[in-house]
Amino acid sequence: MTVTTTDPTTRSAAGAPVTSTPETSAGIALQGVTKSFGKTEVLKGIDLHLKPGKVYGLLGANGVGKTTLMSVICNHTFRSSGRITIDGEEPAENARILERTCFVHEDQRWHDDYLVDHILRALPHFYRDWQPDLAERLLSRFSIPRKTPLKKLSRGQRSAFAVCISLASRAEYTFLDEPYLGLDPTSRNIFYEELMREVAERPRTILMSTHLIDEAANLMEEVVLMRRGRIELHADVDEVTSSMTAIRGIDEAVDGFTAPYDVVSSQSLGRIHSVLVKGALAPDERARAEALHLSVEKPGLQEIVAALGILDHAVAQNLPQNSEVSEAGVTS
Ligand SMILES: Nc1ncnc2c1ncn2[C@@H]1O[C@H](COP(=O)(O)OP(=O)(O)OP(=O)(O)O)[C@@H](O)[C@H]1O
Repeated sequence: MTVTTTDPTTRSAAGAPVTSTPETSAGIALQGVTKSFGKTEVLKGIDLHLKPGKVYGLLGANGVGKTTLMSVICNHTFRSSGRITIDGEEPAENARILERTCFVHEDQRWHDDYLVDHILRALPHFYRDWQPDLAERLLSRFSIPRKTPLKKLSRGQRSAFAVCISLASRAEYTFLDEPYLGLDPTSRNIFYEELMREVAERPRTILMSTHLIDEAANLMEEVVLMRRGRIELHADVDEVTSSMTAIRGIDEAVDGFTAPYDVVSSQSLGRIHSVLVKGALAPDERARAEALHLSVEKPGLQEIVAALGILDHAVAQNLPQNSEVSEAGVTS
């Protein structure tokens, strides 16, 4: 884990907080970033801008490059080509920038014999605005024992500890790579609640990958959807969920009604058919659907991402791809 600071202000040479200028608060910008492992190109030319103070969900099927993307931004992995700037500066080997980032991932490495207490004592040296009271409160909420060696913590307790560090660090740029994978539902709710409280009180840029999309959707302001090493879609969450309509009902009625529409995906459970179509329905069309006893809903983010992810698997298996979907979504 790298080091971080505290808040959206910077500090003068004398150490006094100064308000960020537009030049220093430009966020994170990627242009044409690629990353190859051997002959395999995992990131295939990423252009992305993450604005200061926003919470982003980084979504996509397994293996599309989410962890790799976070790693190259944080300079944990060297990129192969392209340009990355954080607040206008190249982050590689730039302590001033890297000090303001925190990258928490599931397989966080610690010395196994360290106790939780040992790490807690070290963290204020790494995180300039480390919040000891917040750390204490989080440890207590997650019931993490302080005198236990890390190797003896359960997977969930380890995840919870990583979450505590990410929140108490107050890093201006925080990257969360599914650190909550091992958390039980109650602990995940605590994490979501604490994250919401933190960003409401002190906005910070958070890029968070997750496969528990609907659970975390309320936290996200914008969604970045990756597909096969590229950014497939980058938009407001509302914009994404408003870009499609879910129509459900008995199979023949749904098929007949949706025939003229751009169908993105369709699924059946017995005779119940659920179809995602592009765009919103006009009021008269909605009335016509209701007259046919069809339900017309705004789909959840997970439903939309799953529809796109299913196609990734279809490609992997050399099955015919629905060309509609590759055009779906709203790119920014
Ligand atoms: N160090 C490495 N050496 C070789 N290949 C790697 C390395 N790290 C990642 N990869 C490959 O890069 C691809 C993307 O991996 P990455 O972990 O970024 O995906 P992901 O989107 O985070 O997946 P998941 O949702 O399963 O966590 C995978 O095919 C993976 O095998």
